[in-house]
Formats: sequence, structure tokens, C-alpha cells
Amino acid sequence: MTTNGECRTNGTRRPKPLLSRSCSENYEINDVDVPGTPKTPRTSTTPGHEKCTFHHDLELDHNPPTREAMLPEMSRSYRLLLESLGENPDRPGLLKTPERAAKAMLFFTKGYDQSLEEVLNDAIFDEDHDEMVVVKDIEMFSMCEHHLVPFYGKVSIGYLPCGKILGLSKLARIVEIYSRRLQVQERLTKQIAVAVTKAVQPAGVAVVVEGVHMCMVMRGVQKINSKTVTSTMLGVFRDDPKTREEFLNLVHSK
Ligand SMILES: Nc1nc2c(ncn2[C@@H]2O[C@H](COP(=O)(O)OP(=O)(O)OP(=O)(O)O)[C@@H](O)[C@H]2O)c(=O)[nH]1
Repeated sequence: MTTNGECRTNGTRRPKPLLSRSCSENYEINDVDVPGTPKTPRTSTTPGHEKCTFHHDLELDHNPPTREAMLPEMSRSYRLLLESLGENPDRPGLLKTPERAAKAMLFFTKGYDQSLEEVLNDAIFDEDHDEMVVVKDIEMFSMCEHHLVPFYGKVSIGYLPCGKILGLSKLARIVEIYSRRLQVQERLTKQIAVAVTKAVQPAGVAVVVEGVHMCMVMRGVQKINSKTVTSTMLGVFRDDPKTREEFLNLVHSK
């Protein structure tokens, strides 16, 4: 980084970062807000979640008292579901199914219990490195909020550091926080980018997600080979086509 706050790569000056508190006086938190996110956090009325803001908000403090405390009610719900299917929940094969299913759903949504701060664990390091960092093909499993069936795929994240770098595993952990929830792929993509921005205030962040949605495979339109690709480009990745191209080339290289 230069003394006036500009970041360099390969001897060329990169534009001043739009997203960095430390590197730009033009920092605007609105630059990284997810469109549609309510400005005033709303609270949930779901038992155990009264103090939690709605999941789709970018609040990172969603901590129900204990997830295990939710198991009995969830198990009862799954039992009712089995009955609705015309099944006998008391037959030997299904006796433990409601509880197993409840535990599985808690696992699929464990991201609600994680906060960015906790996951980062202070693994943010001062480093005079202003070349692109890319971690690609991070496996992702999530749950479609429309049908409660899985979608899965891979996530590639790039950022251009501006004085701070992030522990590499933390990029994958950020993917876990936001994918292990009820999601749509577009929001997941943006939330990952915003989290990286919050963590290290880089000159820019790029996220590409490629997902297979079981709601389009196993049911509905039944297109088994379709893939959905979403991207979020922030800062220099949005403003500078060359930086964006460099990232996309790295992501698509074998
Ligand atoms: N944009 C977006 N749409 C999604 C995602 N996951 C599921 N969907 C879509 O959500 C839509 C819900 O549409 P509806 O018509 O209300 O529900 P549906 O009758 O089950 O729709 P079909 O899937 O077309 O049978 C569908 O088009 C799904 O493909 C996602 O991550 N992003």
C-alpha cells in the first residue's frame, strides 16, 4: 500500500478501495448492504428466538439459548409430519426418526448459531500484501428456503488485501456460517462478500457461487443438469474490469 492509501499490484496503482475503512475516506457501509435488508432489525416470535433478529438480516448475533432446547418441539413437528404422510410413527423403523430428523435439520441450519466474530477468532493479520488472494471450489451445502430441500455446490472467493489478510480457513468458515441456513443463492453470495469486507476491509471482494438446486432436480421442473451461477463483485472487482477478469481467470483455471 502506498502512503496515500492506494494499493498497488504488479507495479500499477489500483484504484483507491471503495470498501476499506483504513484505505478510503469514502467508505460507506451502504456500499456493502444487501438490498432488501431491513434497516431496523425485527425480532422473531418463534419460541427460543425472541431475542433474535430475523435470519435474513445481516445480524450476526443470532444465538438461541441452546439449539438442543429446540429438539423436543421439532421432534413433535416431524412426528406430525409423518402422521400427515399416512405413516405410523410408532412402527419400529420410524420410532427414532422424528428426533433424528430434528437433529439433522439443526445441523443443516447451524449457521444461525455462529457469529462472524467468533468464527474469525482474531485470525486477521497485518500484512503488506496487495496481490489478489483467491480460495476457490469451497464445498457448500445449503437449504432452499422455498422448498426446504438442499442445494449444494462450490464457492470461490477472492479479495484484494489492503493491509490485512484473513486466515485462509476463515474464508471457508464464512461460507459455512451463511450456507448452513435457509437460503437463496443470491443472498448467500452477497452475505459471504459482505462478511469478508467486514473482516479485513479489503480493496474489493469477489464471490462466485455455483449451485445445484434439488428443488429443480428432484421435483418441479426436474432439470437434473442445470446449475445456477451467482456472483457478487464489490470495490475494485466491480469497478475495474481487469481485476475482475484476473479473478475469473483464476477461478476458471484448472
Ligand atoms: N432466485 C432463486 N430462486 C430459487 C432459489 N431456490 C429456489 N428458488 C425458486 O423459488 C421458486 C418458487 O416458485 P413457486 O412458483 O412459488 O414454487 P413452486 O410451485 O414450487 O415452483 P417450481 O419449482 O417452479 O415448481 C422456484 O422458481 C424455485 O426455482 C434460489 O436460491 N434463488
